[in-house]
Amino acid sequence: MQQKSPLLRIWELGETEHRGLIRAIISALIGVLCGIFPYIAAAQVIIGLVYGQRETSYYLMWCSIGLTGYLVRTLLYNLALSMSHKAAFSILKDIRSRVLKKLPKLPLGTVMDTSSGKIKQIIVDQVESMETTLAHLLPEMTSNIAAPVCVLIYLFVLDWRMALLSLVSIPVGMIFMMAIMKGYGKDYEGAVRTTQAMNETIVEYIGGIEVIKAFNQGKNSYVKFSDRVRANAAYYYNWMMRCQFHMSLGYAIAPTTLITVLPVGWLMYSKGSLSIEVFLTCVILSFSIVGPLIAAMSFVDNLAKIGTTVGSVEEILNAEEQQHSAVPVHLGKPDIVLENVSFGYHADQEILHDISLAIPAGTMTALVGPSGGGKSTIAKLIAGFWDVSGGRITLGGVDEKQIPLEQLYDQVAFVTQDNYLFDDTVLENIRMGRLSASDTEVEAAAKAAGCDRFIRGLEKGYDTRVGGGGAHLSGGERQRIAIARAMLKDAPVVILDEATAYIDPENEAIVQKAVANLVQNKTVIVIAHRLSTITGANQIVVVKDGGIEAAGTHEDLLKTCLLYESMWQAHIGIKDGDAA
Ligand SMILES: Nc1ncnc2c1ncn2[C@@H]1O[C@H](COP(=O)(O)OP(=O)(O)OP(=O)(O)O)[C@@H](O)[C@H]1O
Repeated sequence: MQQKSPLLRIWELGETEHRGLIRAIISALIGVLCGIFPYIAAAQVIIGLVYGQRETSYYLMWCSIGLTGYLVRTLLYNLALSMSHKAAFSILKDIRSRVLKKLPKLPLGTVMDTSSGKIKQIIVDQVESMETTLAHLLPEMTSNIAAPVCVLIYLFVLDWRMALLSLVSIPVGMIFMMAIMKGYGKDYEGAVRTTQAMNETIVEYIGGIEVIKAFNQGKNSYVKFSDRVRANAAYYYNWMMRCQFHMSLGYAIAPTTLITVLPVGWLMYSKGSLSIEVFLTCVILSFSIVGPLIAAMSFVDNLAKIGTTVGSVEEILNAEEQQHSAVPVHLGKPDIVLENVSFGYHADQEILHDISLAIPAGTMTALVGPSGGGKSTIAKLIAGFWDVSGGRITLGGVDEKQIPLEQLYDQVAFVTQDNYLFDDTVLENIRMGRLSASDTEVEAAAKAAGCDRFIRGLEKGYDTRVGGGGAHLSGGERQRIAIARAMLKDAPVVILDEATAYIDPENEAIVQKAVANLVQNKTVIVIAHRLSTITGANQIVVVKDGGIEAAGTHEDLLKTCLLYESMWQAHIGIKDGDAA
């Protein structure tokens, strides 16, 4: 299929503001046409002087026409710019919100595989660069091309030889300018890549500042960042140097219409084949061709950039979403069944192989097994973060793919060891569990999660800001806030992935009580390495190498599963070791 032109693609992206943009283009077009009048007026004044015209009214009339043309052109030009800017900013807002709305609909893997530096560059920088294209390129470039075309038609009407003469220098200049365009798309892609690489390093540098300090890697990490900054600067410098030669020649040659129009026109006039009126009018009008054309040329690089910019945005907007029905469904009691489920994060590497498992509603199932076996992957598939590659998962008797993602997310509360907290107050971070919850409900959830006391001890209590990622709180405090958030959500299915990892012994009893409150009457899936916490589970599933090794109660597995038995012995050993 033939790729649509970038200009058409950006036009389609801005569908909400087509009217505004069309009005801006029309206004700019009329403005540029009015801009021709001062040139015609100047020609008429000079002709009047040549012919010894003595009527003041003649000069007044042409001066007024020229001035009015100039004023109307300025007015319309500014009007067009204000309309196109308004439309452009509205389109940028629209594109950004479409990209942000799209991200949660993508499989988590697609988002995680794209660095946050790259996503930021697309949403912030690349989308911002569309502003120039939308606000300036569309109205200004179209009108700056239309105006010289109109002048040329007029020149052809006056004298076709003079019209051709006024064109000679333009194609020569254009050839040099067009040479810049050769490979421009690739060059710009390279520029975007080096900028993204630089962004990625700075985001990584800031995100990993703790590790950098802890392992004294400040110098090394800084070197990586400064290398990329240098590479970025060098790339742009070399690119601009390559363009400079052609650009200078193009700008120098294109406006030299007089080199041909003046001597050859004079020759024709002296030989009597050209009248003085036409000669003078052509000389003056030839000035009005190059200005707009050069202005239009200044947008040529924008035109080349759009392909890459629109491509990056479309890559996100067109990325394959999780395939879920859009129509809410009726769900039965929250039984979860995995039927011959297989899954891989990447097409070429299967992680889970043909897993079948039933998790009855209202029971607790623990997933245990060696690291990397696939426990978290099973939990995330149940929560709907990814779609299975083969087989199916049902919740409440319905295939999860038939459940709209928003409805599915409502059914599951997922508490992991690194629950993200937003740079907002404690109150709002807990309220994320249910946005409609009142302050009293938030506080009740915090009490049930055993974190009310420590929150009240914070400088501003519930109104304390937690910092980016919850940086102002301890790991245990973040964990308890995450439990409170899950409590407020009150979803029928609760998944705890190493949920008690950060809790210190002192608070363990409080948190265990909180977890017990959270999971009451729910379908619970727990991933825990500390086997003593899950001995009472209705079902323990031993996951190894992407398959299920065994399933049963603690007592059953001790008798029937060697792997579980050895894990249990190792766990008891550690506990005894701890005690000693
Ligand atoms: N986002 C991802 N992209 C690619 N591979 C992944 C991703 N997440 C996990 N894996 C791989 O999938 C396999 C199973 O990982 P998973 O986290 O499910 O294991 P786990 O049993 O929960 O391990 P642990 O107990 O150490 O948390 C591992 O080989 C892991 O490297």
